[in-house]
Amino acid sequence: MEKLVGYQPGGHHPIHLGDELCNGRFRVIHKLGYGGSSIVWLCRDQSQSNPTYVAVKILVAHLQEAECRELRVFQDQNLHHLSRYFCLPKEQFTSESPNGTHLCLVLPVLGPTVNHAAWIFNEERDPDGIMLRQVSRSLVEAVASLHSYSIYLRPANVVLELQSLDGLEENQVLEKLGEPKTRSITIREDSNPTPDVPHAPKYMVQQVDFQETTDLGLILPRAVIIDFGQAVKMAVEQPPFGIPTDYAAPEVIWKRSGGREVDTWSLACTLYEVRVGKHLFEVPHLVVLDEDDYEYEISSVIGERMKELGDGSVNTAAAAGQICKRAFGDDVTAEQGQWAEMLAGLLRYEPHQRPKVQELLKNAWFDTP
Ligand SMILES: Nc1ncnc2c1ncn2[C@@H]1O[C@H](COP(=O)(O)OP(=O)(O)OP(=O)(O)O)[C@@H](O)[C@H]1O
Repeated sequence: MEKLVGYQPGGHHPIHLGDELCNGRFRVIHKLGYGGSSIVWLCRDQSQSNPTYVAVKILVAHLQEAECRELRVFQDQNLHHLSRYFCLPKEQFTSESPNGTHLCLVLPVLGPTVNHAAWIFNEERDPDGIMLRQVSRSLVEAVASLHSYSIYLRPANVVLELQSLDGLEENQVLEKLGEPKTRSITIREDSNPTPDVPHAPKYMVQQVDFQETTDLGLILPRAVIIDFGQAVKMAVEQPPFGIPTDYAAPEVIWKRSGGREVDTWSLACTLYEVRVGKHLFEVPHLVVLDEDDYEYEISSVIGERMKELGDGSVNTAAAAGQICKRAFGDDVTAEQGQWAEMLAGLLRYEPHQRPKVQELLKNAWFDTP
């Protein structure tokens, strides 16, 4: 659950199940997730006579429209024809709470984060790995299409598509997703602000746990990128380097710089996560990052930078072997080796040695039956 401390002036909007937003149009029925700057709620759109559901992302009050990157990048670009790959706001409105005025984005309802793909499309459901390959391909296509519009993305936050819930009665939706579980919060009598002006809700709601869904068929093998926190238009904006360390390319950590090749590195990390359900790199990171820890972690997979070959590359066969070991242990199939080699080809110290994302779609692994 989100941290309670986030409920204070400028912070999260206190919300309870059954609350109505946007002049009664949206009624909250479950929670879908939360991030550092928002909470995402599953809502019924009461303006439609047929049961219709949307995700409403309610931003913290201190974030104003001008700072909302997903709105800026995509309004400028008019890229709505790419919505199959990206979670784009359909509408927006504002909502008042004791914590301020909150920008709310109305989004399509999506499924679990991509690190769940490996157990959802497990060997029993997907013996030939076709669905995992479909998820991976859609992720590569998404990044490639953004690059063709000169937008950097840093793919770190990706979810799986969900079959539409529209048409289902609310009880059927909750049967499939699980009833919301809540945890009550006690506001002390002597609290400041007083309990009469609560900055926190009376209870917090646990987000949908897709591991408990009764209908795995709801979750589709297609990746949708939801995190535009790092999306920037090339040549117009300086790239922000708030990318999570586990997905950050060496030039981001060591030089605080980087171009589109930074996405290629992040993409390799996310493709690993799709298949294995875990981060490829797990760099210890408490308050401040120790660059030695970063170097140790990446070199334990892709080899030391000092051991680069004459042309500046590293030994990708050895790197592929290490990726396989992390992912599957010692017993590895030819197909797994091919997949690891593809990833190793993306994880190069030198940005110019990473292939273009568009080229990656030609990799034979995507065609493996
Ligand atoms: N359209 C959606 N449908 C279903 N779940 C969603 C949707 N959008 C976001 N989520 C869920 O909510 C979580 C938080 O969303 P998101 O990452 O967009 O929030 P954020 O506040 O912008 O994150 P941060 O600022 O920490 O990067 C996601 O990890 C995902 O689980």
